[in-house]
Amino acid sequence: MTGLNETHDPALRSWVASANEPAGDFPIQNLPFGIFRRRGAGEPWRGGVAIGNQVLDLAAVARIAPFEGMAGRALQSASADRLNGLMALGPAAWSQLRLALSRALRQGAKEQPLLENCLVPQAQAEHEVPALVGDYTDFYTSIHHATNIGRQFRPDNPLLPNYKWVPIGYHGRSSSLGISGEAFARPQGQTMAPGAARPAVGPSRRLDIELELGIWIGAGNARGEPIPIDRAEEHVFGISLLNDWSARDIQAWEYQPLGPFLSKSFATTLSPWIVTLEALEPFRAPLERPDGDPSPLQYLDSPQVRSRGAFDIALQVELQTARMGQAGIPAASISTTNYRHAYWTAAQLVAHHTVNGCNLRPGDLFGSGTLSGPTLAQAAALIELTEAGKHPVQLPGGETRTWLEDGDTVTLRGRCERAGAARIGFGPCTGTVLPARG
Ligand SMILES: O=C(O)/C=C/C(=O)CC(=O)CC(=O)O
Ligand SMILES: [Ca+2]
Ligand SMILES: [Mg+2]
Repeated sequence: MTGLNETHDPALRSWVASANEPAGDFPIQNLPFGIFRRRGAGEPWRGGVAIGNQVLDLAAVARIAPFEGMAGRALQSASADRLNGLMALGPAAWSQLRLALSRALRQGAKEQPLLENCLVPQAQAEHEVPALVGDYTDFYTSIHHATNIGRQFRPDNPLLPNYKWVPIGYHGRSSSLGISGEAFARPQGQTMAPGAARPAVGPSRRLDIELELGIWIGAGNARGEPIPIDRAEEHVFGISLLNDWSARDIQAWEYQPLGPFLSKSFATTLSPWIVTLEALEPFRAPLERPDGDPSPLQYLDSPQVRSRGAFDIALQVELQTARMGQAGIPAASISTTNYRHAYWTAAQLVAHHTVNGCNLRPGDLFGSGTLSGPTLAQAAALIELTEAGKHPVQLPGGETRTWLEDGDTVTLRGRCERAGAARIGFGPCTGTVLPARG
C-alpha cells in the first residue's frame, strides 16, 4: 500500500521560481504549514505555507481566491491565528487542501495572477508556535540515546528493563515552547556538586541541547477511547524540528524518582514549519528493531508499523559561538543523525499515549526524544557527544565546547532525500543562549 499521489510527482514545478531550485527546503512537493505575519507591520498572525523563499498567505488566499468544498473549509480554518482548527479537521481535509494548493501553485495554474498577490518573502516574515499547545509530552524513542545517557546517569544500569516494551515519556511543559530565532536566559536551579554536603542554587553549568522532532497531533480522541495502532497516523498532522534544551546538572539532582522537571521546562524551541505526514510519504522506512528483541505488545504492533512506520529524515546539529560569529566563521556541524533509527514510531507513541483512555487534543505536541543514532558521531546531545566532558567538541576558530556557553547559537536542520522523489526540508530551528538573569 502506498499513499503517493499527484502532489508527490518529482516532475512538478511551481510558478514561484525559487521553489524549483534543487537544494531548497520548500519545493512544491513539500507545502508545510506555519503561522506568520510580516515583521513589524502590526499585522495579525495567520496561517501560511512555505513555497521556495516565499510564504503563501492563506488568509489572503481565502479572501481573494477561495477554494471549493472541503479544501475551502480547510483553507478558512488555516486563516486563523493558530492551526488548531485546521488540525481538528482530520486527514481528508488536510489532504484536500494540500492538493488544491499544489494545483494552484503549479506552473501554468490559472490561479497564478491572483495568488502572486498573496506571497510574502520569508525574509520579511516572523513566526509563532503554530498551534496553541494544550499538552506537550516528551518521549524517549532512541534506544541509542537511552543507552548513552543512561550510562552517564546510571552507570550500572544504563538501559532500564522496561525500555523495549514501553514507549517511555514524561509530561513536558507547553508554556515555554518557543519558535526558531528565539534567545533565552541560561536557567538557574538547584544542583548538587559531587562530594558536596548540601545543594546550591545558581546558573546551570551543564547546559545541553537535545535534537528531536516535534510530532503534532491533529484530530483528537474522546476521553476513554484509545486510538488503535492502525488508525494512529490519522491523528498526526505533521512534524517539525524541536530542541529540548536541558540543564544536565539540575536534571541529575532532581530527576529521581519522578523524572525531568525544571531541567527541561525553561525553554523548548520549535522550527516554524510543520511538514505534513502526506509530504513525508515518499520517505517511509521499515522499523529498525534488532533480531531477538521482543515483539511489541499487540496494541503497539501491526504489519504497517513494522514495514513502513519509520521515516528517513536526515538531521543535523550546528553550533556557532559568539566569537565565531564575530570572526565571520559560519556555524559548524557537530552531529548528523536520522529519525529512522528510532525504536518506536510516531504511530506507536499515539497508540501508547491513549491506551489508558487519555484524550489527545488538536495541537498537542509530542517530542520524539533525542534522536541519537548508533554511532558517537550521531549523538544528538552534548552529554553523549562529549561523553559528559571527556572529549570536548572542537570548533573551527580553535574553541572547544563540553556544555553550551553564553552567546552560543544552536541550529537544527532536517531534510529528506531519496531517488525518485523531490528533496524536501524542514527549515532551520535556531536558538541562542543568553547569560543567566542576576
Ligand atoms: O535517561 C534519563 O534519565 C534521562 C534522559 C533524558 O534526558 C530524558 C529526555 O528528555 C528524553 C529524550 O529526549 O529522549
Ligand atoms: Ca528530551
Ligand atoms: Mg524542553
